Formats: sequence, structure tokens, C-alpha cells
Amino acid sequence: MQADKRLIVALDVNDMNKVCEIVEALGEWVAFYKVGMELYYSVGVTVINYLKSMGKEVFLDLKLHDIPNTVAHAAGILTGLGVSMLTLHTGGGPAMMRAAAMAVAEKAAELGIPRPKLIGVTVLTSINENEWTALGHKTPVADQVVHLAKLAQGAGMDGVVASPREAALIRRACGDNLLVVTPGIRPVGANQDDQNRIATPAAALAAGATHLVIGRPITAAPNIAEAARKVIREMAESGLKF
Ligand SMILES: O=c1ccn([C@@H]2O[C@H](COP(=O)(O)O)[C@@H](O)[C@H]2O)c(=O)[nH]1
Repeated sequence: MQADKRLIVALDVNDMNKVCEIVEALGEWVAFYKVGMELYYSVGVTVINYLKSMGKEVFLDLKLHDIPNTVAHAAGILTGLGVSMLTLHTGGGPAMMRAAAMAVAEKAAELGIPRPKLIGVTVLTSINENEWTALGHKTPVADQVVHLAKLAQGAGMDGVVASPREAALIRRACGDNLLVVTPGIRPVGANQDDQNRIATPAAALAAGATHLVIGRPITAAPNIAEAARKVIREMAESGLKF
């Protein structure tokens, strides 16, 4: 059985025992894991080395956001960990994104390793229109997401993080070459939790998402393996391969 690498399971836990429990429960079904702030700040590179030793790919979602010099140096260092994807906030601006892209390419070439894909976070999937307006924005969330995706593409990002609700608009504006990584995935009947701009796995793929990031609907389910298999079945049945 070959795992569908469009599924990225978010390991939002804070200790290695829990990580091992999830990875062992999912076995060969899942080949790609997301390590975010909670886990990375808890256990550091131990989890990256563990996942790689298990033959898994790593999406390191630390959402770098600072001045160009700082982000470029951080991204260069993280490149050395041998992860497949890294995130930064598009809100840091085009100069920041370009500096990060250059640093990542240089570090990967220096080490002779594949360059991690750089993914720009647009507008967090937890933000709804009310919160967006309260933040002082005058245009709809979706317009801003598309605007940021275009900026990210122009600044050398390989992809963006956006909600599945904007995936089709991004595809239309940016074409087929940009990765569209979508959290905010909720299978039918799953808790919404703190996510607001959500869609089902099949709807996200139909809208043009290249990767689905799913955490709690799988990792907090009473039967983790069964929850993942249901998602994988839905993805397979959607018949879409972007
Ligand atoms: O806009 C964003 C960016 C990142 N995330 C991350 O994705 C997962 C989603 O987890 P669920 O449990 O499926 O809600 C989580 O690690 C977030 O940090 C996001 O949700 N939205």
C-alpha cells in the first residue's frame, strides 16, 4: 500500500510518547506529518529525526515572521534539518519571502540536500469575516488571501497555506504550479473546534488543494487509524490528483 502524500497529519502534541503512539497507529497509511510550534518547542529536533528515521516526510510549520535578515537566517538553519516543507508568514512582505527563498536555496546547495518547499501562510483558517473586519480590514478575507498568494508566488514561494474555501480562487489567479496547502479540513460530522473557514477533504481537493493538513479530526478521534482511513478513502474516492 502506498500512502497518499497529499494528506499531512498535524502532530499537535507535546511529548514524544504521544508522537510515537500516533505514528505507530497510522503506520503505512500516513507518510507526511506536520510539526508545529507546540511540538517543536517541546521536543525540538528529536521529533524531526524520529520522523525521518521512520521514513516519513516532515512539514515544519513554524510560521516564521520577522524582518528579512532574521527570517533568512532562521530558514537557512531549518533547511539543515532536512524537512520537506517550511512555512513563513506572507505578511512579512515580499522582501522577507525573497530573502528566505535565497537563504534556503543557498543552504540546501551547500549541504547537497534537496531544498525544502517554502510555503507562505496567507490568512489563518481560524479567522472569520467578523474577526477580519475587527482587525481593520475593508476587503473580504478571500480577496486578501488571493492577493497574498500572488505576492508569495512572485517572491519565489513554492506554495501557500490557505483555507479550502479560497483554493479555487488561488488556482484561478496563480495557475497550476503553486502548492495550495489547506488546513481547516473537517470531515462530515467532525467538530469544527477553533477553525472557521472549513471544508471536507473531498471539497478541498475538488477546489484545487494539493495538500490537506488534518490534526484533531484524526489525532483526537477515539480510533485514530479508523479516522485516518476514512479520510484517505474519501480522498481516493474523490478521484482527483492535482
Ligand atoms: O491557517 C492555518 C495555518 C496552519 N494551521 C495548522 O493546521 C493544523 C490544523 O489542525 P486541526 O486540528 O485539523 O484544526 C494545526 O496544526 C494548525 O496549527 C491551521 O489550522 N490554519
